[in-house]
Amino acid sequence: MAKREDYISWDEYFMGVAVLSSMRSKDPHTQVGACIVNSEKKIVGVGYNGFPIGCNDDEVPWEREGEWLDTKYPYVCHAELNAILNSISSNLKGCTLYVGLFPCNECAKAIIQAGIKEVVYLSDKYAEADNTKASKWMFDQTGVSYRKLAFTHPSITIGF
Ligand SMILES: Nc1nc(=O)n([C@H]2C[C@H](O)[C@@H](COP(=O)(O)O)O2)cc1CO
Ligand SMILES: [Zn+2]
Repeated sequence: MAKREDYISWDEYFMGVAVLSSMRSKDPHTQVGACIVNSEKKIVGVGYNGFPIGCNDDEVPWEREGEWLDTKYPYVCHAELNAILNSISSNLKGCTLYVGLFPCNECAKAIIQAGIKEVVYLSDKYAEADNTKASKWMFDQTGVSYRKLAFTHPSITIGF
């Protein structure tokens, strides 16, 4: 019997883990997941966007607009940073980060300093934002490559 042919690719698998992680996010507007993979194709960290451990996510604001302190932005920890901080390895040199949304400038700094060498993303919906432009400038300067996910399976269904 021949082997199955419609199995998902490594890229689809790791992005699938990132997307599944995003389903843990409480953010009502944008859910982001991230998955860090080492050169042996082993997952070494996952994360999603949420408030820091100990902050009650029933009390914190999920607003996008208004006084800065009354919005989610000062408090929310991005998926990429959580994946780095949650990592089972302190050495992320040469790793690839899969993420649903192109990293912001703050996460880009953490990605670079951690030694991550490649970013694979799904959406670049904030491409025109200055913080995304700053990320790309830093990635270009430091040799971190980035590419949009190429896939042959447009959806993966998980059933229980
Ligand atoms: N790369 C990213 N990773 C993330 O985890 N986020 C998070 C921060 C917020 O919780 C949410 C963006 O909220 P909004 O501005 O689309 O309502 O996604 C945002 C970006 C975009 O730079
Ligand atoms: Zn970020």
